[in-house]
Amino acid sequence: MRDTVKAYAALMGIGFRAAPWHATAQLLTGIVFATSVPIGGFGAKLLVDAAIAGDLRAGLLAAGMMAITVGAALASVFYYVHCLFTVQERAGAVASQRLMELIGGAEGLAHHERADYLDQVQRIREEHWRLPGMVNATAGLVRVAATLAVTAVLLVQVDPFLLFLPVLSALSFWLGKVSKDLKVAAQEATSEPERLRRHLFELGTSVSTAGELRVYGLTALLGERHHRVSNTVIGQRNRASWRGAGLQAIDGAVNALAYIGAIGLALMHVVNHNATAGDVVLVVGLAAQMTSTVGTAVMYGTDFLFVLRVGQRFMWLKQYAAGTRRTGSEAVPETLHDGIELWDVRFGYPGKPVLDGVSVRLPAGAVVALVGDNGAGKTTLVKLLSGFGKPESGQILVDGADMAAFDTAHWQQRCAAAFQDFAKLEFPVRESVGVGDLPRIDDLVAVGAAVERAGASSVVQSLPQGLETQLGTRWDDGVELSGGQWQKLALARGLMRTDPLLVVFDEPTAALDAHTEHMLFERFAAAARTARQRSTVTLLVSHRFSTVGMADLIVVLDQGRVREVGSHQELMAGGGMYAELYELQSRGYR
Ligand SMILES: Nc1ncnc2c1ncn2[C@@H]1O[C@H](COP(=O)(O)OP(=O)(O)OP(=O)(O)O)[C@@H](O)[C@H]1O
Repeated sequence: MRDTVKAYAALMGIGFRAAPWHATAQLLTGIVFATSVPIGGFGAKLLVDAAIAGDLRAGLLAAGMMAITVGAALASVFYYVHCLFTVQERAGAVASQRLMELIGGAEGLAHHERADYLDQVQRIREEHWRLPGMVNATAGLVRVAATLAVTAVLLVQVDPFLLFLPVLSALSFWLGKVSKDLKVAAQEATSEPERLRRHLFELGTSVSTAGELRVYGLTALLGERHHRVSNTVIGQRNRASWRGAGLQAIDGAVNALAYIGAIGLALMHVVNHNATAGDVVLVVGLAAQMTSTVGTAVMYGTDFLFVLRVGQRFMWLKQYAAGTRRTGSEAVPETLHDGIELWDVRFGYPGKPVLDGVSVRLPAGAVVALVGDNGAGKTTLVKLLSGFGKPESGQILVDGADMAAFDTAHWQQRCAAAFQDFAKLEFPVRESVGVGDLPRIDDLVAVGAAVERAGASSVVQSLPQGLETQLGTRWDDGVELSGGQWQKLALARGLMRTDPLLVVFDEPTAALDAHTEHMLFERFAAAARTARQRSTVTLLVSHRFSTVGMADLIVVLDQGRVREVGSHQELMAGGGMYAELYELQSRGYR
């Protein structure tokens, strides 16, 4: 319950912080609109009574009252809608920003990797556009409450028994809600085939799949599967709609009876001289309006609960992100003297142990290559060293200090990295590279030097506006790069920081040819050995042994364990796994 209240408060907070005046005005104008309609009905009663009594003055007063309520209703609806859109837009922008901060700011990558977390995060991403809707849902329910309150007061004047009309609206509300729940349940039950349907459509129409579709002749197969999945989705949703329509029909019949009952009761009072003809007009108006009030209640009530559920997921993410924050007290060393030592490190994913007691020393100033078969655990090890996760047991010691005691953000500020699945940042080239060291994002000399170190100068020179060229064809004057060119820029980004303690290259050159990779790494290794970067540990993951051989130290991982450690010469002399793999690969090149 406390969590629900917190989620509600957080969602209202987003709306009120984003647009405080508009959110308040939406609630207030909603009340004016909601009460003006039944009050207008009361005006009609006074008008009829005045007409029958032949009282012109009372009639004009009643007409004036009706005119004011109509005017108030029209004006309030206009402002209500205006405020609604303003709150939605502004709160939407705030909610999206908050979500980006939470998803991108959570330390580690578990929420992108663990199936249970990933599912939550995926749902929040899909439903995040509902987050700004709480002010609107609340305003809708406040409107309903205001209408019901005024209606009840007016009905009691005629006959307290007429209160069965608002009471009956609870039954209507329930039936309407069950009917809507059926639809929502059908939508949720078909969410996976619906995702598949969209995926198939995407496959059948996107540029990235166009080549393979033609080569393998897949268009008809995809179309047929899309058709079959569509039938499943539509069939299931249709059945729910029909069941919902049945409930709505029952509701309609009950309401018709209640409507006739209420008018009959009012008529009876008129016949017995306990009520006026105006009261009959009032009851007719209020009873008719009850249906639309219930419709509004169902709509906003369901909306309210749905948005609340999204809000609860948002709160989960907030708590999760806060829980991942590692604010250690140990200071990250300025430079390395000994290096980085892994001591009996174990780590895995749910149900999948990966690193199985890894112990190895990465000496300060050394260029270390990490090799091993696919799935050996190289990337996992790189992630732990980069602070994306914590070992389940064992330690990573940086000059003897446990990395777990560092503030992760401080450690990551002293790391530089380039990964195989690099980001294609569609900014001007200067920024796309410069973000590798945010304080120097506008430092053209630093960006140019990083581009040069990454061997990407020719890429930049070939672009129409050099470093100022916009990347990505969806932007005005934007330019598309080849896979290898993108990768060179990602490498340049990884080389922006000049004083890292750890540089990791996790197959960042897979899109480049072996010769280019070799040349690049020769330069990196030379740079790593210069006086300025002497203490930096440079860790390189590559499957190309021609590159690996130049490292000072080679670590061979095999099924999550360190199998061999040594220089190229030592490992070749040892005749173990490395020597075997090296021989195999160099034979392939002969
Ligand atoms: N998010 C994840 N969830 C579950 N298992 C994972 C996840 N990421 C990796 N694994 C598993 O962990 C093992 C090690 O993966 P890792 O990516 O570290 O290997 P690798 O040595 O870098 O492989 P490659 O050479 O193919 O890049 C693999 O069996 C992989 O299936």
